[in-house]
Amino acid sequence: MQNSIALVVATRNKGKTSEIRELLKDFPIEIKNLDDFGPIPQVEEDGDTFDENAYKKASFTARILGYPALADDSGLLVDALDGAPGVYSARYAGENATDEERYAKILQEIKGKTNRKAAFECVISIAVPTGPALTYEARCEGVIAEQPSGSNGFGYDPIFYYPELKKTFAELTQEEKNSVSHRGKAFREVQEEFDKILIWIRQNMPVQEKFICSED
Ligand SMILES: O=c1nc[nH]c2c1ncn2[C@H]1C[C@H](O)[C@@H](COP(=O)(O)OP(=O)(O)OP(=O)(O)O)O1
Ligand SMILES: [Mg+2]
Repeated sequence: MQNSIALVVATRNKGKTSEIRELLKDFPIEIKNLDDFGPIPQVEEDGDTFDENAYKKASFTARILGYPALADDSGLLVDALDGAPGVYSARYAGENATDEERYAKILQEIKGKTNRKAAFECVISIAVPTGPALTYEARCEGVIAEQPSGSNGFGYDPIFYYPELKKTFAELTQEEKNSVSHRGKAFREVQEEFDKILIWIRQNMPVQEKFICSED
């Protein structure tokens, strides 16, 4: 391959990885997963916002591996729960809970409430090892279903009902979900800027990488 740089997708979530790989399929440099490397310490996602956590994951990974890295921090915000679980979405029923336990907790907590509006939010951070980063974000509105339905996707998808398509996210194919989801929307902007992002990465990579890249 002519380019020796690659972009590492810095997530340990298999569902996200699959969606992101599809959304990045036309990105003009090699895409690597964390699995392509040896064991890497886990970053603590202790920021107060999706922005902070996305940047922490992307910049930490970039620094440790010496490659540009892309991270996604996302979560579910339920109106009747004052925006919870929000940035705590991944830990909402305890560190080792399953997806089922997490969404069961939400269904339990909003039982009887008339306002079932909710939204998914997603922040994407693309960072280089020296620290600078680009940020993209998006939101997708829906309602919390009365009961879980569907087996596609991951996380809270079985309880996130998307009125426009009259289905939960777990009843959509990955392609359908990507066409409307918070992650899909954020990546639409990334896609529009593929060329710009590539130039930015090249300009911001440490000197020896830049040197290796310019083979002409
Ligand atoms: O499209 C989605 N469909 C369903 N659930 C979703 C979605 N997007 C985020 N979510 C939930 C999953 C997790 O409970 C939390 C994200 O937490 P977040 O820290 O960003 O991801 P994670 O810990 O699963 O993987 P990682 O940090 O390695 O990327 O929100
Ligand atoms: Mg996480």
